[in-house]
Amino acid sequence: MALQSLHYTNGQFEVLDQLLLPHEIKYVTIKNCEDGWNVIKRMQVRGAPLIGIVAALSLAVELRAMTFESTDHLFEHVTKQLEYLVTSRPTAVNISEVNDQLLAKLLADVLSKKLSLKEIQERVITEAEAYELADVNINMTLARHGAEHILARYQGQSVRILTHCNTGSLATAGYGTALGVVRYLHEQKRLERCFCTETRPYNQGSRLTAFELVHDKIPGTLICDSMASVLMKEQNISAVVVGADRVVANGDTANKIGTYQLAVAAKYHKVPFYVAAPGTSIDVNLSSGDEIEIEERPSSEMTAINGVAIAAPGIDCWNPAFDVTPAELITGGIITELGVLAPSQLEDKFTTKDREKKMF
Ligand SMILES: CSC[C@@H](O)[C@@H](O)C(=O)COP(=O)(O)O
Repeated sequence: MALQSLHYTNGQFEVLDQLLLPHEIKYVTIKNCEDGWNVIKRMQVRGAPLIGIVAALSLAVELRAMTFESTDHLFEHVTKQLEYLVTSRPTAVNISEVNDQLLAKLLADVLSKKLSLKEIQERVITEAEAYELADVNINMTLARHGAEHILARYQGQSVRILTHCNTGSLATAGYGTALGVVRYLHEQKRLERCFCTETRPYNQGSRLTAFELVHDKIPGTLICDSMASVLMKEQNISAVVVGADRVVANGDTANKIGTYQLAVAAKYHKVPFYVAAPGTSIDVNLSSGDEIEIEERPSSEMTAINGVAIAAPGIDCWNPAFDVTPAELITGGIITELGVLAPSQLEDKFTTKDREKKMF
């Protein structure tokens, strides 16, 4: 059975607690936006698409249990809760996307005065709920585009992919983005092996990606982050495929810390470097990567593992959770549901308006 990052049925919502993986599979119930904010902030759920979806579904489940006095009251509440959810994690654009799209639709409904308060409330809920299914469909489409693009380079051969962090079923509503490409290659029997980095300091690679690869019986090999260059030199890597937290208009891409050094090494070793990003992770409102806010995480993520100290007490730490890979290093292309794009094509393909049309 496929790994499920969340369960949402008839207004009941629970998420898989990823902090307990790979040791324990336990779901946490989400009843409102505060619960949603907490699981995102604590990284019980993580991954750019998933945190956007969890934000949307937290709002949906909360609204199902509420009654409002007026459309103004509903609008005020939704605005306040979405703003609050956006504050949970800053780098991934996905929660802001949910915020912008839901508010624009709600405002249009309120202004049109064609629907009753109850109908408007129901529409916000169903639109928030739609993110889950939309995400899986988008991932399957982008995975196919990415895999076909890579296979076209290696006519008839099986390929060996290096990936970073976790971008699979656990980072999305299902199938995955970069790991979706790997999954699709495996389904086509064209994947020889997927190498995954540990992804220090939070170990999304060793805890989550390795878990997914083993669970889904995809041939996988774990490496330490520091082994990536020699892997490219000696292990015949066909392509590096990573996910994204935010791809901006010029193609610069924020993703998990360590992505940038993989791109530098890939360029040196002439290995094509791909970013897999659904439209919900593309932010054409920012023009360059310098404008992306990078989340800094607590030093305890570096100095201890599961509460056990691994660093010299008293050492200062710097723990940026993400880095920005310049567009010029994304030599393979940006894999999206609209095809594999060059950075210069992003603005045309992903205006905010187009994104809304694609999602609903
Ligand atoms: C499809 S997930 C893409 C990215 O969100 C992923 O690579 C990543 O950087 C996740 O970071 P995380 O800190 O685990 O939320």
